[in-house]
Amino acid sequence: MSKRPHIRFIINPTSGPKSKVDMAAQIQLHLDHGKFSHDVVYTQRAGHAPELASEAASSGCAIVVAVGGDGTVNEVARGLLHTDTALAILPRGSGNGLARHLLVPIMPQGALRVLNKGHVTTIDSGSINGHPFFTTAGIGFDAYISSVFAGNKKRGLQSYVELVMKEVRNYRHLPVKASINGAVIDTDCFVMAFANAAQYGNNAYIAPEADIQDGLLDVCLVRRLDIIKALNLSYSMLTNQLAHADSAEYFKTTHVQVETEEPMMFHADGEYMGKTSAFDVHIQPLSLKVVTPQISIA
Ligand SMILES: Nc1ncnc2c1ncn2[C@@H]1O[C@H](COP(=O)(O)OP(=O)(O)OP(=O)(O)O)[C@@H](O)[C@H]1O
Repeated sequence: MSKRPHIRFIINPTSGPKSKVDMAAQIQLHLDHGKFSHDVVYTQRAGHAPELASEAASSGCAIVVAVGGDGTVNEVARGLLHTDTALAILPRGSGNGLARHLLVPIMPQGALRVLNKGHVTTIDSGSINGHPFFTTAGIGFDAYISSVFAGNKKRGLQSYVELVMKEVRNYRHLPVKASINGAVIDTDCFVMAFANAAQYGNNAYIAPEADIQDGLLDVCLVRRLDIIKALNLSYSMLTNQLAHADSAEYFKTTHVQVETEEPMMFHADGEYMGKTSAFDVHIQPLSLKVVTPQISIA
């Protein structure tokens, strides 16, 4: 490896819209080659990116760039947790939740400008039943949507919104017992979201007050949903405000345990993880180095 800090780009060729942007060409054009050496690798399958990222970290690579959506970001970040190698993002997904929270530009040229400056900070991550997440995890409706969306041939924001509108009328809350901050809450649960970052992606804010460096998870509990609450919640999410207390409750904590009467679906960073009836959700404070613009990212 040369004396210049090395950057590995991990490109998921299946991510995002089928646009004509050639990411390898963008990297060649806009990366500061005087400052960094680099290599570009492509994922061959789901689950390949953590191996490529952790191999880069072991060989002393300074920065690994996830070129993809939040699924790819999750996989690359998993391979870099608790190492000195920083994650950077070249967003290619439809939601780009972590990139948006970190104020990384969505267009390749802007994201590469941030990378060239190389400003590194450290953020928290979360884990749900041992699966790391960096943006949000959740049980209930959002996990159900991630399970249906995973099998959807159509991607993108419009298909996602159509899916949510169609399914929200059919999905029913389920009883859960949650332990948060020493209190046990027996409640119905339409959705319980665990937020490290403030948004799901696409500027849909599930936890407007989430601070990615405070060592805390922001929990958003929606007990039941009717049309009025759904409208209030959607409006709040799109305007980055807390929902009315009748629609959603918010908690800040380091650890949540949830038991459910029947198995419930869960997701990590929008990827469907399966169904189970016991959940253990933790924050891992300041566990991942990331490249960000040199501005406050709280
Ligand atoms: N070469 C590959 N072939 C098939 N799947 C892959 C490959 N590389 C990565 N994956 C899987 O693709 C999944 C989805 O990737 P990602 O989230 O980046 O794109 P996306 O689904 O298009 O974006 P968004 O979630 O924002 O819509 C990842 O979780 C990863 O497991």
